[in-house]
Amino acid sequence: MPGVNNWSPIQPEMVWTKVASALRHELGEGPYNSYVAPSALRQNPLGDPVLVTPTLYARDWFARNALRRANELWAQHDPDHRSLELKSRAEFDDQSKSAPMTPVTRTDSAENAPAAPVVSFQDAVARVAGLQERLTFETFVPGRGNEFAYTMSRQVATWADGHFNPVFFHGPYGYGKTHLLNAIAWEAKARRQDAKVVYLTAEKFTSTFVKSLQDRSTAAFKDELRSADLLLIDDVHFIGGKTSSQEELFHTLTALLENNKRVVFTADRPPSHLNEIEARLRSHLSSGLVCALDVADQSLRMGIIERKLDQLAKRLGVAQKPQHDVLQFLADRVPGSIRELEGAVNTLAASAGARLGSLTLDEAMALLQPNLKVSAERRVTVDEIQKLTADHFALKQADLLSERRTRSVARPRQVAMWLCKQHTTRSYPDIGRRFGGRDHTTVLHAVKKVEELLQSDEQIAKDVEALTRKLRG
Ligand SMILES: Nc1ncnc2c1ncn2[C@@H]1O[C@H](COP(=O)(O)OP(=O)(O)OP(=O)(O)O)[C@@H](O)[C@H]1O
Repeated sequence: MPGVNNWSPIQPEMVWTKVASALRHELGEGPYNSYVAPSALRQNPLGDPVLVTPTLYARDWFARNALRRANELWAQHDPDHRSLELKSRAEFDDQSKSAPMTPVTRTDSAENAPAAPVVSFQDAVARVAGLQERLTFETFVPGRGNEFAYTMSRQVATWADGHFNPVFFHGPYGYGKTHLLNAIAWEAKARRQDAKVVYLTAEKFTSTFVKSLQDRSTAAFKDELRSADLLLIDDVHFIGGKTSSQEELFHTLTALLENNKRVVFTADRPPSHLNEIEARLRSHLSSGLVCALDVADQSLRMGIIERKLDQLAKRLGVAQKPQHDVLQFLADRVPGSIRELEGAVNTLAASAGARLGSLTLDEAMALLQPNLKVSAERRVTVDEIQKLTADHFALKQADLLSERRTRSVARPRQVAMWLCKQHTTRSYPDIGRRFGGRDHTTVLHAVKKVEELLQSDEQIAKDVEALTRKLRG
């Protein structure tokens, strides 16, 4: 067991060097030099690593923008599974007074603010890796189309006995499947802190499994999933056609079911329609409860708009709600799923600002033109972009999701991310998740890089043009 001055053979500094170098690459030089480089790695009384930032401000910035990713990277490189704590220098020094430790060498006199609670992976950001904080039951609006799925989700999250297992949610894209899966994970974890809750997308499952085959670390991969008390796998349709990943998922699922552990899936179709999934796995997927989410009706759309406006009011300080005819227009006329609806509400609030409450219907319609147009165009999916881009560069789709960093793979991956930002309504975190569970900063970096290259690199400009033409059909 590690204690003070008794760190295990893999030194945390070595792990940190790898984590920091990846962060430098993903965050870019500016943010890295401002917030990461001036921080130092120390240890707490238990011998666990602590990242000490010079100021409270830097600590908060890191917690918001890099901690989740640092956590993922740390887990990849640290065989001892230690977790990384985050503290400002003042907090760390306070702790040192009660338990002597190696002092932090850098000094910074600018910090006068009172010490805030310690931010650690365990209690501040994501107790379960990969979860989005805003996707909880509190922010989910139940209504026609999702009522049954919502009730079932709440039940799963209570850990009640005698429940259907596995639970399989399916429905069209953008109608809350990921939201419900996240909400289950948060609630289940809150109710049973000791339980192991694992959430991952099927892309992440596949890419991590393939990597574990390459690294000869499949045993660790199997252990990680089979020791879960609750396993949640998002977008399982993605595993279609991937034979070895399906085989692995089948064994994971049967092992968990035999041990009475809970499993929840989502997909865009019911198991019976997942033609590219092997019959044996399909049959296990449908052996518990199969539950459909449907498109939202007008009153649910209205409920979601109201909820979204309440959130924006708190965040942007926009006090007045739009007039009734504007709300009605949003609910009735914005085409597409809840994702597009949220996008339209955001556009309206951001562009109208304090005038939101006094907008006329005509003004609102004019502001919403881009949303109405984009959604009306042919819908392009991330999956389609990945396949097309991989094809164009003579790669496999799995290469784009893999960890490979050679330029021949990294560049096409960046191009694919850029195309996703242009042609879908997916957010940066969403795109990142669909590229093997990468962080939003990686996507941001890719988008910026491709923008630059479009000005300077003729070949990339040609590739992007050709891909765009193909995407538009
Ligand atoms: N009932 C709801 N209440 C509040 N927000 C919702 C609801 N349904 C969907 N949303 C929001 O709509 C957006 C899209 O939902 P989500 O990502 O869960 O869709 P999905 O069904 O998983 O789609 P995909 O299959 O494309 O991943 C999210 O921002 C989510 O918070």
